[in-house]
Amino acid sequence: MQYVSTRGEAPVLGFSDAVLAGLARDGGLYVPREWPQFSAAEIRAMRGLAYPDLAIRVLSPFLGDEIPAPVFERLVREAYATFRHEAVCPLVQTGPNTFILELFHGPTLAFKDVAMQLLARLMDHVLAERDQHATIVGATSGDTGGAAIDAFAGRSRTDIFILFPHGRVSPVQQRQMTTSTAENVHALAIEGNFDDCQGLLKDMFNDHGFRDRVALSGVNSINWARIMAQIVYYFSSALSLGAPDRPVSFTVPTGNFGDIFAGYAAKKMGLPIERLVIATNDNDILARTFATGEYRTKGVFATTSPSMDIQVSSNFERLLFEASDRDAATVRRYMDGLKQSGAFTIEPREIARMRSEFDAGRADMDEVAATIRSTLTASNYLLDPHTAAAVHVAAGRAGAVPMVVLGTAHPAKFPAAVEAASGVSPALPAWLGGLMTSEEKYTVLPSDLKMVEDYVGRRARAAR
Ligand SMILES: Cc1ncc(COP(=O)(O)O)c(C=O)c1O
Ligand SMILES: N[C@@H](CCOP(=O)(O)O)C(=O)O
Repeated sequence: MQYVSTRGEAPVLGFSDAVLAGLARDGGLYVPREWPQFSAAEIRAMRGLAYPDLAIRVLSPFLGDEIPAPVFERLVREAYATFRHEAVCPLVQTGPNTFILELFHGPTLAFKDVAMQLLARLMDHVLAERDQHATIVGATSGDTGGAAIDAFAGRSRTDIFILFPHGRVSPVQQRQMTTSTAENVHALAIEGNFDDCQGLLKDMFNDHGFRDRVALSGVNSINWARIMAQIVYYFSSALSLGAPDRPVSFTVPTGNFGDIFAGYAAKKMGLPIERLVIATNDNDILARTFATGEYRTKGVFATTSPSMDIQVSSNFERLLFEASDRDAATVRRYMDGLKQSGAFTIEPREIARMRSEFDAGRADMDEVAATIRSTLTASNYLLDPHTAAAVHVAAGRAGAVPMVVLGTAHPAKFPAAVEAASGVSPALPAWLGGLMTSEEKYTVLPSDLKMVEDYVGRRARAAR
């Protein structure tokens, strides 16, 4: 399998190089040259597989022959052995034809663990094979950072630097990033919002001198392997509900558009998905884009679902590439517009195509709180605020086709918002007991490319 950049001006890469590259050298995002296909019979034959076996079946076509099958199988099994639920991503029924896909049984209680635990092992394997080291820089609105630190802590071939928006993540999220004692972990509180952190990250990738000097690598969903690993749970949940003989719809709490793009990829691979519903919080750029056809950024608003407080939704670029029949020149034009004026208008044919696959809706903070309350009363189920935004948007959309809402975080990551909404204070699982009392270690930096590059460059062991 080969990987091409959405901007068409970066080298075409094999799987291992695409994993190490993160962002393409032309600023674009890698996607597979073609979508692997599964027939209905092949999907039917996946029924009953344990999650790791399903992951091996669904993901192997993306690897080509670069990672030997027995090695990949071992890495997958090790990755999902870190989860504390036998089903890895269990499906829970909350209404007549509505379900929550619980993606938060990994080490940091968020869906990011599903991909990050595998990505860390894949990267480690590729670096060891090549006898190389890498510097990982990641940007987080709260969950990616903790998941990445957990997955990479103590690994000898990588140093990891996580940029998080100072004062804008939940206390649990912050401590998952700042209490690691591993020497290769560096938590950086940036004076800005998530978009500033992600902007710095992309600028570091586009500074080729710096990028090459520190052997820069990325673990945000700009990295194809993150999206790839997330495809599996669309298959696992749809199979439990009767796929390929029964279609399923999904509603996804959306920020950087990675999780829902994995659903789009699953559909392209043959999974019968009826609708993919984008759920945003008050930062509703994607809902507005689907309504108007214009992608226009405005200031980021701090909400009770902080991980979705995003305006520049990275992976939307992958959808623009698809909707334009993979026309990289069109994607470059859109991205130039975004850089120059913070906006671009999507061609009518392309937005029509997107609307044929996706719906979009928003939930404001009052609606999120009301949904946490009403779901607890009606279904005795305690939602986190991100999942609650999606449950609100999904309401009324389930009909004959089952509606699966992606449960992206455990409520105990956001106890203040959950308690204010429901009166119930969700406790952290016992195995995370020491988190809130451990000593924190992090550095505060301004949102300044040079200062962040200096900081990383002086500490990265891969720096030449
Ligand atoms: C809990 C939670 N829900 C939803 C999202 C949004 O997912 P994505 O950025 O893949 O759209 C995030 C952050 O990415 C998150 O941490
Ligand atoms: N919500 C995310 C933002 C970064 O998303 P990613 O999927 O691109 O890593 C977070 O929690 O950090």
